[in-house]
Amino acid sequence: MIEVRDLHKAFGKVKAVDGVGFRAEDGRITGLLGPNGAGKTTTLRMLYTLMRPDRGQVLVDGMDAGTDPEAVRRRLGVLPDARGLYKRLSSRENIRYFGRLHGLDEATIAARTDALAAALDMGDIIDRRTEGFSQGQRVKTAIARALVHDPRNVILDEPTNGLDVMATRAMRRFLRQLRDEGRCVLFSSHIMQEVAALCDHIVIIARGRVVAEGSADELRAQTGEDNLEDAFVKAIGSEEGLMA
Ligand SMILES: Nc1ncnc2c1ncn2[C@@H]1O[C@H](COP(=O)(O)OP(=O)(O)OP(=O)(O)O)[C@@H](O)[C@H]1O
Repeated sequence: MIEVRDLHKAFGKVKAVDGVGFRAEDGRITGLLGPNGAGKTTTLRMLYTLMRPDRGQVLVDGMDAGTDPEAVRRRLGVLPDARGLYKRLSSRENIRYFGRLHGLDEATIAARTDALAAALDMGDIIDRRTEGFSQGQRVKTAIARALVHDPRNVILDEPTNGLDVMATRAMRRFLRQLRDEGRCVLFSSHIMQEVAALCDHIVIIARGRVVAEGSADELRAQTGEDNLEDAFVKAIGSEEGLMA
């Protein structure tokens, strides 16, 4: 489980994150939805210990990211916004390299790689050098690499960015599988339809703050709108940057 309490982060005069708090439970897909510049990436970066908050607390399975970042990192699998791969290495070698960084033995790495390659349908790319990979092939490799240590909590920054319809559907299936295994899945998106299709719990963020949260039904009830799109627009206060 991931719990965020009163997170703040400013860049000079820009208050990127201005008091964000929410819980992402196990066995649930939680979506962080907000327009461009809302503070989603900055929030996620503080969650996965890439950036220190000015104020506030991040707890992962009860571990405090501020005082015990190593323990937090072990419990997290992260697909960051920058998905750099080692282009001279094959997909399998990229995954293996991360497995070794996590201190896993070779047999465990091999077994996890096979399982992830099957779940993500990577049979045709697993032993190809990643140089020249399509966006979808890169994302699959980056996700498999992020999950090699079998983390309980999975954070993905805009996981379907740049993917075609088939790849997006496959990604959604995969995230549901992670959820059904009891993991905590947290992802960000600026695309309402994406979040509506996938999430059990939606946290709407705008101008660095949480402006509404709940299931799709709860959000409709809270805003008094029948249509989810209208509910989002009402919660955010504008249509800017919301649509695909
Ligand atoms: N390293 C940085 N230096 C200066 N400003 C930053 C930095 N990172 C983020 N910001 C600013 O903080 C605000 C929030 O940015 P962030 O990337 O978290 O938004 P986002 O919700 O992820 O947006 P998008 O959907 O466009 O990726 C923006 O105004 C952005 O310009």
